[in-house]
This record gives sequence, structure tokens and C-alpha cells, in this order.
Amino acid sequence: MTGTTPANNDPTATRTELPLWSAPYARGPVNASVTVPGSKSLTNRYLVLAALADGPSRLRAPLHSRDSALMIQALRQLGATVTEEPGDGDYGPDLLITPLDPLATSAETAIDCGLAGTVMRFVPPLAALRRGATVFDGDPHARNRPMGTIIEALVALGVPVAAEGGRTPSALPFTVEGTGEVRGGHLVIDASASSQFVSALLLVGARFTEGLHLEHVGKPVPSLDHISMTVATLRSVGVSVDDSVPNHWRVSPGPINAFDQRIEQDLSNAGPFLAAALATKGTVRIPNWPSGTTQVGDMWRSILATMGAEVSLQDGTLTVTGGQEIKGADFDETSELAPTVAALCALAASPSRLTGIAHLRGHETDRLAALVAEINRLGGDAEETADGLVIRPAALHAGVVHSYADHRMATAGAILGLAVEGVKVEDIATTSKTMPEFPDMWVRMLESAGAEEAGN
Ligand SMILES: O=C(O)C1=C[C@@H](OP(=O)(O)O)[C@@H](O)[C@H](O)C1
Ligand SMILES: C=C(OP(=O)(O)O)C(=O)O
Repeated sequence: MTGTTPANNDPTATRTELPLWSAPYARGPVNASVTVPGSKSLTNRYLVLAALADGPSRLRAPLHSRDSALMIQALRQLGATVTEEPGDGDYGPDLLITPLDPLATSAETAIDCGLAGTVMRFVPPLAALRRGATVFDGDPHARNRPMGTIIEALVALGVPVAAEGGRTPSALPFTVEGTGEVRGGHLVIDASASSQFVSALLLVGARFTEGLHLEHVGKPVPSLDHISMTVATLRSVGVSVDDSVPNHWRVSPGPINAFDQRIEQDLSNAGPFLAAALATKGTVRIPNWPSGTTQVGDMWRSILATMGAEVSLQDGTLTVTGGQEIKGADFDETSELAPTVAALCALAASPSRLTGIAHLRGHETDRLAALVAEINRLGGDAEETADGLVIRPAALHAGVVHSYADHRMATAGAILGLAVEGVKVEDIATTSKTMPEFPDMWVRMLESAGAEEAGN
């Protein structure tokens, strides 16, 4: 089910005709309970660790989406076994993983990274630990995503990485010549373009002969919560990580324990549903909200309260009720939550400023340019700054929201459509990157709000 996504995320390219989805317009307040599928970030981290563990592992309630399918396929190609068994969750089977054998030599294999940052950043260091050549490529736009740091890191670790013609690449596609062993030690990188460079190296560091002392030098690393998640995930499988000094991470060499792990639901993907409470002045409840988590999506509790919602977490259920109006506000470092926050800001009664998100230009699309273009196409007033966005109140009108093969642009369009009649979202199926169920879940949530039925 890896599928393909079209190349419409390059704003300068000729656009391909894609289906338009009539976003449901809410005629009244939504009142719904929503259970969200498993976390992409946790699923793909635990999949990598399972492939390197000292025995078979089980993931309970994992995500099943394009990004997790691409990761599973990549691990299978590198020699791990991944099978499914019925699970007890709402969203598909559990996964059983038998680790790969690093010493087994296998034929050259070509891995499709799709548009998944976790696959294109996390898998090349894993390929370095196996004997043989692994070719990496992905969707057309994947070739524009920052990759230089991970390539340079592997080369510095003594792992040959080459592009066609033998030159050293700075982006996809490229070939990693794995030797089955990496010495590790002290490695200096610039991870200012993506936290995933740090996570990718930490995830495999325990399997380097000398472990890894990773040091970041450069502008600040973005999305630090995702690095905390990597560190917590590693510790949960017995890996010793010292992150007590800022910009230094020390991973001790040693085994990765096999595990049986339940995956939390994806709190970032809970965002659009919670946003619906504000956009429709209704109530949305999310059961099984974790009491402690490293997911950046836990920030919804403070973000949505700042925007005027009533937010409570009781007996594990997060309840969000929208106020009379959405309040604009200033938010720093909203990471992958930013497109959802920006959609709410475009519906707000006062101005907002989002800062600390310059690196979103290297996400699934240039998200800053895409958000400005799409909010303004509906009559909004959004402007790009050096490191974020300014969004001022404006009366929005019907129109098409382009999704640029970006799941979070598509869900941002759906949020705008709740409050603005006549919004059509291009290629809603692109939400399959992390939430293939999104269109059905959205329509189900809106049954409580007298919404028009969605359709093409
Ligand atoms: O490690 C991860 O799972 C992620 C890290 C972040 O990447 P960046 O640091 O590139 O923002 C985040 O935006 C992405 O959605 C998932
Ligand atoms: C940036 C994102 O994804 P990726 O893991 O592909 O970087 C995202 O999901 O918002």
C-alpha cells in the first residue's frame, strides 16, 4: 500500500489535475469522540529498533499508513521479517518483527522512501550496518528534502555513499555501501535543517562498535521534542543515552532489547479533529490521551487554550470546547503542528505570529510558501517571515486548497472548509501518508454537526 504521490508540491511546476474533495461545511457545532491511529514517529522508531534488536519484537496498535508501509518494506529489503497478527485496537493488526542479520551479505536492493522523512533519514544508517549496496530514492519532491547532513555523517563514519557517476551526493538518490560494521565514536554534524538527522544516528548508535558521541554545531536544532522521543524510545529498550549536555548525545555500545510495545495514538494527527471544536464552537473528545508523552502533539492542550478553547484532561480523555471566537496568538516552534495551527489562525479574530519554523521549508513541501498561498487564495491575509508566518484576520471565501502532496496541507484545508462554505481540497487521499482513514473519520465526526456530505 505504499502508493505514489503526485509532484504538485513544487509550486513552480506545471500542475497535474487531481481530484477535488468538497470539504464538509459545519452547519452547527461538532460534538464527537474521536480515536486517532497510532503515532507515525513512534511506530517508525520502534520498527527501526526492532530490526536491530536481540530477538523478535511486537508493536501493538501501530500506525498503518504510507509512511509505516514504506518503513516496513525497507526493513524487509534489508533482511528483517515483518508479519501481521490481529490486534485489539481500532486501526488494524499488530506487527511482529524478526531482526535483520547484519553479517548476512545480500544483493543490491533499491529502497523507496516515498516522501517519508523518517524513512529517508533513519534507514541509510541502518543500511550501513549491513553488508551490501542499498540504493535510496523517493517521490519527486523527496529529492528536494535536506539529506546532506546524513550523507556527510555516514561518509565521516567511513561508510561510502555515492551518487550516479561516483560523485558524493547532497540529496536523494544515492547508494550506501554497507560494510556490516561501523566503528562510531565522536561525530560532529549540523542538524539545523532537521531533528531527524540526530534521531537517525542515535537510533543505530548502540550498534556501532564504539557507540556514538554525536555533537551538533550550527544554528539550533529544530523539533527538539522529537529528539526527546528518540532518547526515551532508546531507553525503553535498554540503550544507555546521555543527553545531559545540550547539543551532545552519547549512546553506549550494547544490545537493543527485544520488546513488546503499545504505540500511543498520534497526537499531532489528533490536531485537526481538536481544531474542529474551535472552528465550529463545538466539543471534541479524544480518549486514551497519554498522561505522559514525548509527542509534540501534547502541546495542543496549551495551544488550543491560548486560542480561546476550554481544555480539560480527565480520566485519560482530552476534551476541547471552542469559545465564541478563535483568538489569534504568537506561537514559537510548533514543528509539525504548524499547518494545523496556521489554519486556525486564518479563522481567528485577531492576528497571529508563528516563529521558529524556518525549517518547514524542507518538509513535504515548502510549508511556509504553501500555507501563505492557500490561505490567501481563499481571501486570507497571510505573510511569510524569515522564520515563520504572520496571519491576520480576513473574511474567507469559497475556493480550492491545493495540498502539494502534503498530508498536513490537506487537513489544514479541511479545517478551513468547516467554517467557510464551498472549500474544495485537492487530493485529500494524500492524507494516507500518516492517516489513510482521515476523510472517513472527518465525515463521521461531522455527522454531529449537520455537515453537508463530502465528495468529489
Ligand atoms: O523524527 C520524527 O519523527 C519527526 C521529526 C520532525 O522532523 P523535523 O525536525 O525535520 O521537523 C517532524 O517534523 C516530523 O514530522 C517527524
Ligand atoms: C514533516 C513531517 O513528516 P516527515 O516525517 O516526512 O518529515 C510531518 O509529518 O509533518
